[in-house]
Amino acid sequence: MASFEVEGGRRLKGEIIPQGAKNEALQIISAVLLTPEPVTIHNIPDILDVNNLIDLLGGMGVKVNRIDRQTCTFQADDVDINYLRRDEFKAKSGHLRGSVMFAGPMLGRWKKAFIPKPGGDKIGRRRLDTHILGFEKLGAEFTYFPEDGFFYFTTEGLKGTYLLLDEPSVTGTANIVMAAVLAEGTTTVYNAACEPYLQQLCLMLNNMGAKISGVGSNLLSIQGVDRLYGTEHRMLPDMIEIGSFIGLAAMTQSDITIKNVRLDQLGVIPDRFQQLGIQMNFIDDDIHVPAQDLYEIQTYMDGGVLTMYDHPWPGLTPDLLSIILVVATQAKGSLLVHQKMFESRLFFVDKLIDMGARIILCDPHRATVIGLGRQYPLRGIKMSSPDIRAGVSLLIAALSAEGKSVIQNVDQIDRGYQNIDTRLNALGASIKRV
Ligand SMILES: CC(=O)N[C@H]1[C@@H](OP(=O)(O)OP(=O)(O)OC[C@H]2O[C@@H](n3ccc(=O)[nH]c3=O)[C@H](O)[C@@H]2O)O[C@H](CO)[C@@H](O)[C@@H]1O
Ligand SMILES: C=C(OP(=O)(O)O)C(=O)O
Repeated sequence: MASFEVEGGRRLKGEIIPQGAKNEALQIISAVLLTPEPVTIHNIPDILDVNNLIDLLGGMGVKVNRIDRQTCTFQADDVDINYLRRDEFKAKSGHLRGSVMFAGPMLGRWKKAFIPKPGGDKIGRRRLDTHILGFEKLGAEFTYFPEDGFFYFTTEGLKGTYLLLDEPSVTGTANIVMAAVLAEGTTTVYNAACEPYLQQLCLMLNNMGAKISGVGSNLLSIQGVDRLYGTEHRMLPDMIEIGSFIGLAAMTQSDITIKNVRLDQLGVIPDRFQQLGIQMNFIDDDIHVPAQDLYEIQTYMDGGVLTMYDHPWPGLTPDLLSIILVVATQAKGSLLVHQKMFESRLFFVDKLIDMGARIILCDPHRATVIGLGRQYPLRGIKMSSPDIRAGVSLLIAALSAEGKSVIQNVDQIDRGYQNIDTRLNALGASIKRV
């Protein structure tokens, strides 16, 4: 497996364009199964998870015409759904989380579906209850095969109903919406996830002929239709990549302009980085982060230590907490990071501690960072990337550190970040893929 050799301590300068959004892509590309007509998607990120999902569709017989690395036309007019029972599918789908979202479209269109044991980041328990309970209420029955963690669903026909989700699961909401668009009658989904990527999914489905209202809220109403049609769709820029670049710029004292960020879709993300003391200039739709010697973490109004925690949208996404944590190590001031959703996402701090960061891991969900305002720069070490976001956080740490670092297992980073080494080297970083 590849590694990155990183020479730290360089200041970066220039412009960078964020890739299309990974987590939107996984929803949107699954939705092409809902119609036999062609669907063209633009701004697809060229990353492992998305390429694996596209390969799985190809394996099912979906016609995949990759016009260029960012644009693809899919046509699901001759699909071999039994491919999903084969060992090849089970093995390949285990590499990513997104493959769970084939189930909703399959149930809607073919009345049967499979959920293999999903992959994705090993960041704690990732239950599928919301998906399964939702399908059940829509009229599906399921069998579970414990030997390979495989769920098999069948239905005589989905029927619209009222669903109060047990939690606003992102992929769970997407799956339920994709099943309900072809169900008979009206489905109401309350406590739905409502992040921009789900809004984009609903927008695309409506453009295909679906009737979804309430988009952007946690109360969706879906009037089932008989069939969906082809469409074209453009993916949003990846908000987690944008946040990663803001953090990278601050941490390495770099002057970076992040282009075309769709500021209107970033929610609280810019505010959270500003609370870390990072200056940003918003110019049209770009974010300019000027080189800053020092950034100082704000306190609460009463002087209390700031806490950053994840929360379903419009709260802060858990996917940015690792990056926020690493950026706080070089700030002046203290921060409590509270990762509420996942219980194994903070363990990577032991590597930051080895690099010289002052962090107290209070428990699996909470870490206190004591930022000493660059008094003690981090030092380069050898480490391994445990998950996508921790991997990028370690890369940011290595880029700011004195000396050389080696990051092993960079497949984890490649799952979510497109050619990150080449793109950062173009700004002046020194990252060698070995
Ligand atoms: C492919 C994809 O889109 N992956 C994203 C998606 O994963 P995914 O859709 O798998 O995540 P879910 O939204 O289902 O929730 C993730 C975990 O958080 C817990 N949970 C969820 C909601 C809640 O209000 N409270 C709570 O504790 C769940 O029990 C679950 O264990 O959403 C996660 C949460 O934003 C992100 O980290 C993942 O990057
Ligand atoms: C946790 C993540 O991804 P996945 O759900 O695909 O594992 C992520 O994108 O940070």
